[in-house]
Amino acid sequence: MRGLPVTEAARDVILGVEGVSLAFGGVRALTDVSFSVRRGSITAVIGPNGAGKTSLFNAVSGFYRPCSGNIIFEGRSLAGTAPPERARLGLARTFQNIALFRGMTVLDNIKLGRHAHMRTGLLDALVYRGRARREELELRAEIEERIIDFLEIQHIRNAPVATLPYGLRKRVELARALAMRPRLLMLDEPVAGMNREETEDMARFILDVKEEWDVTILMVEHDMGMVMDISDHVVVLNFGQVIAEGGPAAVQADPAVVAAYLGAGDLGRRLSGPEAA
Ligand SMILES: Nc1ncnc2c1ncn2[C@@H]1O[C@H](COP(=O)(O)OP(=O)(O)OP(=O)(O)O)[C@@H](O)[C@H]1O
Repeated sequence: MRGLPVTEAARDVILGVEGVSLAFGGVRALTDVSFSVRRGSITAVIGPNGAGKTSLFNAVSGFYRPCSGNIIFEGRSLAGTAPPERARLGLARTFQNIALFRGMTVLDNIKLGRHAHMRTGLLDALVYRGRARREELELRAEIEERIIDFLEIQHIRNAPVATLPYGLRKRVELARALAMRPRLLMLDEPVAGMNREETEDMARFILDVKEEWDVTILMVEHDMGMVMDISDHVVVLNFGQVIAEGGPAAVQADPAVVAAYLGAGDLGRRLSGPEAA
């Protein structure tokens, strides 16, 4: 394990990505990617299609194993740590394509998120009534009073997920991730496919998660308006490499970033702006 030096700066960093490379056969998805996520920040990873954003998320959450490099969470290396263990350590994520149980209710989906932390597993919970029941009660109070209220989904708590409009399903996914009590929440395209109003609602929830729940956010998102509005720090990937990072204004004005996005449709226009065209 390669620990960070215990300095003020290191304590300020919740996640360190250090020289991470990842390849699929001959395709290099990530090459020597390094950046830090500051505790309490909203950090966005952006980049054109195929830049490596999803690969990076999968490496951090443990679904892909990097060929080299290190991922440090709360000062400890995550090498050899499987995704469920990462979740228990405080790393939760949502997925680009919603990964909820469509036939189950909103509440049951959220309860499954909480199972990452319960001493009794899902099967045990069915057998060991006593301990499971106490945990269930604590769980219910917490979920009902905090997460559901916070995300304004009281009215749909007993609705099967399949009956919900897309924007609400994304919100339920956020609720389930929050139920894991993460310290770092990774959001994979949280507003993809949303209309303007849904996007604004989600942006507000993400800001509130950071501020009221004291959760650090790392997100991949293509909606540049939303990224630039709410991010504290932006990391730009292109062809698997970090080509720029910094505050939203600095990154938007970076010629390497504008060049990477040229020809990338709406994204390119948002970043380069009409005057730059
Ligand atoms: N499972 C895989 N097998 C082979 N190649 C892959 C796999 N996953 C990703 N790649 C390749 O790795 C590179 C990075 O892809 P990745 O999906 O991480 O990019 P991305 O930035 O998330 O793209 P998008 O914005 O389109 O979601 C691409 O060249 C892609 O084709």
